[in-house]
Amino acid sequence: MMTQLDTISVKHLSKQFKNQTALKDISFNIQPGEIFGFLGPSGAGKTTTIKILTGQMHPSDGVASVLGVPTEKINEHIYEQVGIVTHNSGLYDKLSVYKNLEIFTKILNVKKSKIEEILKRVGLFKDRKKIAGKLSQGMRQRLILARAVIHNPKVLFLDEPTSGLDPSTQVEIHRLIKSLRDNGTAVFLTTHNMEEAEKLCDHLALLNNGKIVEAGTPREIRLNHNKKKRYKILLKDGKEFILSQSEETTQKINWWMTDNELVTIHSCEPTLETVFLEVTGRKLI
Ligand SMILES: Nc1ncnc2c1ncn2[C@@H]1O[C@H](COP(=O)(O)OP(=O)(O)OP(=O)(O)O)[C@@H](O)[C@H]1O
Repeated sequence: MMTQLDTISVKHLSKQFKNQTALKDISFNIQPGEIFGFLGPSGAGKTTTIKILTGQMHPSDGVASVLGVPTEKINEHIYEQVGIVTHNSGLYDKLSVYKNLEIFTKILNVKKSKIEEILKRVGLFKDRKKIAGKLSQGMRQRLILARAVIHNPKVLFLDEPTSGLDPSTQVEIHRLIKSLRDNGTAVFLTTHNMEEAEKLCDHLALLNNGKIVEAGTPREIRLNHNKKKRYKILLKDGKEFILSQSEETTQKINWWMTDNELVTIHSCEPTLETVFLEVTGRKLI
C-alpha cells in the first residue's frame, strides 16, 4: 500500500543555545493540503523552528525533513518548491510591484504570465506600477505573499502573515492561504491571533517554553479543555465576562440575580485563548 509522504516531518527536535533551551523534543507532521498552526507566546521557539525547517539553522538533537529532504541537506534548490514569508522578508523598495515579482520569476524559472495572475489574486493588479517602497502595510504584505507563492510552492512557511493588518486585508490573505491549501500546498503558519488560528488551521500545536503542550484540531483542543463549566455573563452596567464553575461563581450569580443586575447568562465552551491561558499561564502577546 502507498503511504502519503509527510510534507514536513519533525521528530524529537531540540535546539539548545548556549544557556537557553529554545526547543525541547518537539514532534509533528504536516500533510499536503493542510494548514498547520504553530502558536505560542513570544520566545516560545516558533522562529527557531522555522529557521531549522528552512535550513538556516541546525538542530541540537532530533531530525526533521521537508519534502523528504533532511533539513541538514537543504540547499537553495528547495526554494523552487518552498515559499517563505517572515518578518525580514524584504522587497526591492525602489522597484515597482511588477518588477519585484518579475525578478522572482527569473530566479525561480516561472512563466511571466504568472505575474499578472498572482497580482489579480492578491488584488494588486491595478497597483502594479506603484513603487514598492510607497505601498501601504497591507499592500506590502500582499506583495510579499504574492512573491512567496508565485511558483506554486508545495510548502509555504508563514511567520505571522497578518499581524498588524486591517480586518479586510486579513480576510483577503486568509482566502489566498485557503486556496493554496485547496490546491495541495502544505502551510506552516505561526500566529498570535487565536481567531485566525481557529478559522484557518486544520491542525494546531501550542508551544510553550520550547515544548508542545497541546496539539490537535482547534475543536479537539477546545473540547479537551471543556471539563469545567464556564458561564458567560452580561451585567446591567455593560460588563461582560466569563467565570468558571465554583462556589464563588454561584454566590456571585445569586447576588446579581437578587439585585436584578444580571442581563444574560450562558454556559460556554472555552475559546482557544482561554485554553492557551490555562496551559501556559500567559497571554499570547
Ligand atoms: N541565536 C540565538 N542565540 C541565543 N538564543 C536564541 C537565539 N535565537 C533565539 N534564541 C532564544 O530562543 C528562544 C526562542 O526564540 P524564538 O525566536 O524561536 O521565539 P518565538 O516563539 O519566535 O518568539 P516571537 O513570537 O517573539 O518571535 C528565546 O528565548 C530566544 O531568546
